[in-house]
Amino acid sequence: MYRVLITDPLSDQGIERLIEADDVEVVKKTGLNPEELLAEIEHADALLVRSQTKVTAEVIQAGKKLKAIGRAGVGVDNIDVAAATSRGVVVVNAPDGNTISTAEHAFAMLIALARNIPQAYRSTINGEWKRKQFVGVELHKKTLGIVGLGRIGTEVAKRAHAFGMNVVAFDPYLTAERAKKIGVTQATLDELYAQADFITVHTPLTKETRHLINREAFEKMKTGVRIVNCARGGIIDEHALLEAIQAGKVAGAALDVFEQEPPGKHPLFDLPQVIVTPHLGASTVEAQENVAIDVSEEILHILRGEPFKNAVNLPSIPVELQEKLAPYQTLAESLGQFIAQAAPGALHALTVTYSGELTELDTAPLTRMIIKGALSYHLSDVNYVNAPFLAQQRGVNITEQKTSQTRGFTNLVTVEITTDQAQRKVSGTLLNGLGPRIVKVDEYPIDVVPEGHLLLIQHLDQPGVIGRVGTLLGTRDVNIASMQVGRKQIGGQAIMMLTVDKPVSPDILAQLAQLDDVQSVREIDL
Ligand SMILES: NC(=O)C1=CN([C@@H]2O[C@H](COP(=O)(O)OP(=O)(O)OC[C@H]3O[C@@H](n4cnc5c(N)ncnc54)[C@H](O)[C@@H]3O)[C@@H](O)[C@H]2O)C=CC1
Ligand SMILES: O=C(O)CCC(=O)C(=O)O
Repeated sequence: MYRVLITDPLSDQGIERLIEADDVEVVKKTGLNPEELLAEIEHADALLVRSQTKVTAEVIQAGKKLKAIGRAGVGVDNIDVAAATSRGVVVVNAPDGNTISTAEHAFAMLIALARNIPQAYRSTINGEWKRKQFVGVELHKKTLGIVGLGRIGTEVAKRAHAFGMNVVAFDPYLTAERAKKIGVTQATLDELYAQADFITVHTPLTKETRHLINREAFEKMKTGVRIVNCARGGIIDEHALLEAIQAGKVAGAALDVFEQEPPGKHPLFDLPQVIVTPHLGASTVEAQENVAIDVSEEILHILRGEPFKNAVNLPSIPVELQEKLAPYQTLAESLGQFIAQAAPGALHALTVTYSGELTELDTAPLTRMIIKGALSYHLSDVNYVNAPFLAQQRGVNITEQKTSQTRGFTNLVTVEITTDQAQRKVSGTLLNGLGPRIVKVDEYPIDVVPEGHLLLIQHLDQPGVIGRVGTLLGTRDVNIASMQVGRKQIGGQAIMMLTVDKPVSPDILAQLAQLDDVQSVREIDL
C-alpha cells in the first residue's frame, strides 16, 4: 500500500483517482508546521503539494520512503529539486492544467489596469463618483510586449490579438517559425522595452530571470508603460518598480505574485497605480481540478512503475519513443550491472556505443539505465533519476556514441568501462522474440541470457580446464545451468561464462581462481 501525503488544499474531484486506487492510502494534512511535516513525510511514498508547502532538502531527506513529489501546478520553486534529484526522488508537475486560467487572469489584470477597475470599484463603493479620475486607455492598437512565450505567454498573445493589439515577444527559445505561427513579432528585450505600451512577463523564476525587469530595464521602456506579472515574484525588482512608478516612468502595475508571499504590508500597495491579487492565476475550479487530476495520475504511474511524462528532474520522453525504447530497458540495465561486476576497481569512465536500428533513436534514456545498472553495484539508493547526477558527482566520465558498424546484429549496445584496475567491454542485443542476450565480452563472442547468477572466468584455452571448473563446482554442490566458452584462437586467451543455480560462496570463488590455467574469476548477479 502506497501512502500519498497531501499537504496543500487540492481539488477533491481532482484527487478522486488517488482516493479510489486500491493500492493507495491518501493522507490529507494541510497547514502543517515544519516539524509536523518532517514527522509526516517519514512514512510517505509520495508527497502532493501546491505552492504553499516548502519542500526543503531537509523534508526530502526525512522522506525515507519518498519516491515522488507532485506539484499540482507549474512552478516548482517551492521544491528543492536538486535535493530531490540527488535523493532519486522524481518531481512531477502539472504544466498544462492551469495555462488557460492563468492566461485569462493575466488578461483580466491587463484590462483592469488599463481601465482602473479596482481603484474605481473601491472609490464607488465608498460613495464617490469620480469619472474623470478613472479615465483609462484602450488596448486596441497598442503594443503588448510578452516576455516568455511559453504555454501561458502564447495564450495571452492569442487574447491580445482578439483585442486588436500588436504583440512583440522575447523568448530565447522562440524560433522565427513559431513567432510567425503565433502571429507575434520576435524582438530582443531592448526592442520590446522600446516598443511596448504594456509588458507582461511569463517566464519561470530562474537565475537569469531574477530581477530581469530592473532599474536599467525600466529606463529603456516607454514613459507610461503598464506592467503585468502573473508569473513569479522576483522577475520584477519590486524596489525598482516602486521607483519607476513614483518617477512617472511606469503608469501602473498589476501583480499577482510577489518576491515574498504573502507580501504582508508592502510599500507598492500605497501607490494608487498598483493593483494586486493574492497569487490567483491558477485559482479557478477548472484549473484546480485539471492540475489535481494530472498530478494524481502521474503519481500513480510513478508508484506503480509505469511510464510518466511530466518529470521536472528528468528529460521528458515522448510516448512513441518510450514505447520504442521499452524493450531495450532490461538489456540496458543488465549490461550496466554486468560490466560493473565484471571489472574490479573504482569506475572512472563508461562509454556506451549504440549501433543498428538504435542509431535512429534518442538513446539517452537507455544510457541513463546503463549508468543506473553500473552504479547500483557500488551504491545503494541509485535510481533512474539520480544515476547521471551520482556518476557526475563521483567524477565518472560518461560518453554516448553511435556507430554504423552493426557486426551482423539489427541492434547492438556495447558498454565499455575503465576502472582504476581494469578495462572491460560487454555487448548485448535484443533478439526478436527471444529477449536480451549478451553476445560479446571483451573480444570473445558468446551467447548468454543476462539473468541470474553468472560466473565469468578468464582462462587459457587448454584441455582439461573446463572439466576442472565443472568438477569443482559439482563437488561443492553448485549446479551449472549453462556454459559458454569464447576464444579468439586455439590455445590462447579464452573466457567461460557459466550460469549457476545459486550464489557461489567466496571460498569456492577463491578455489576456482586457484585452478590450473584459470586467470580470473568474477561472480556476476543480475
Ligand atoms: N500566477 C499563477 O498562479 C501561475 C503562475 N505560473 C507561472 O507562469 C510562468 C509561465 O508558465 P508557463 O507558461 O506554463 O511556462 P512555460 O515553461 O510554458 O513557459 C515559460 C517560457 O519562458 C521562457 N523563458 C525562460 N527564460 C527566459 C528568459 N530569460 N527570457 C525570456 N523568456 C524566458 C521559456 O523559454 C518558456 O518559453 C511560470 O513562472 C509559472 O510558474 C503558472 C501557473 C499559475
Ligand atoms: O497552486 C497555485 O495556485 C499556484 C499556481 C502556480 O503558481 C503555478 O502553477 O506555477
